[in-house]
Amino acid sequence: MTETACRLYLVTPPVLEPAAFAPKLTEALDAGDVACVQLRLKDCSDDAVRRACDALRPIAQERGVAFILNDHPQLARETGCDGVHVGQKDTPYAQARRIVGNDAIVGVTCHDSRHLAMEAGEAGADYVAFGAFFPTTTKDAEFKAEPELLRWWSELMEVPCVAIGGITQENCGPLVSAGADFLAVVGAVWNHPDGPGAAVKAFNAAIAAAEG
Ligand SMILES: Cc1ncc(COP(=O)(O)OP(=O)(O)O)c(N)n1
Ligand SMILES: Cc1ncsc1CCOP(=O)(O)O
Ligand SMILES: [Mg+2]
Repeated sequence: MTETACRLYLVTPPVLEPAAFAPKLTEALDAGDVACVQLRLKDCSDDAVRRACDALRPIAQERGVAFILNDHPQLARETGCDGVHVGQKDTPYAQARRIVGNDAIVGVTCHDSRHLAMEAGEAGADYVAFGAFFPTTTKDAEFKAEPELLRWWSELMEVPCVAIGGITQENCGPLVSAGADFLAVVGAVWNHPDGPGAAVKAFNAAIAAAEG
């Protein structure tokens, strides 16, 4: 399929049963273009994270899709993930980088802050993530970002930017036009009434339409 400049970054639901989720992930990844999958499990043990990595990581990596673990650099390294995503209250960027190594991806949450993003970019982050752009029920989002932030960042910086928070097939156009390199999505893919495959196809079409 045609590769677009802005690509989809799937984030898993915060609670999942790996065996039940594996076919949903497969359906999503076989439906269209996805750059990356983030395993984002909340309130569960390290062993549960390891089991989920072992079940889901091969599904992504066998398809050439990067598999990134949220919050846990050490587990990301131990389980063979392609990288880790860290937030402002997680392991600091420099420590995460030391743990996963220079070849791994490290992404950093920067909320709505130009300053945090410059800091992360200068430190060597592989991407900076801004959000939440829209209301979301997936997380209590304390920060609200505007598309203008993506425009400013992408015109000034080489480091890719990820947009997150309440993004749907219907509202993503302005984020794509503003220069988002990736759209990170939970609910609009896993809760889509026609299934995750249909959701990915609809996102690919919406991104292509916004890119003109
Ligand atoms: C791509 C992406 N962007 C932002 C986040 C949020 O990270 P964080 O602020 O650490 O919050 P939690 O996701 O850990 O609750 C993310 N995970 N991924
Ligand atoms: C992890 C995270 N960080 C900011 S908003 C958010 C949740 C995004 O989920 P959804 O795509 O369902 O709004
Ligand atoms: Mg975090």
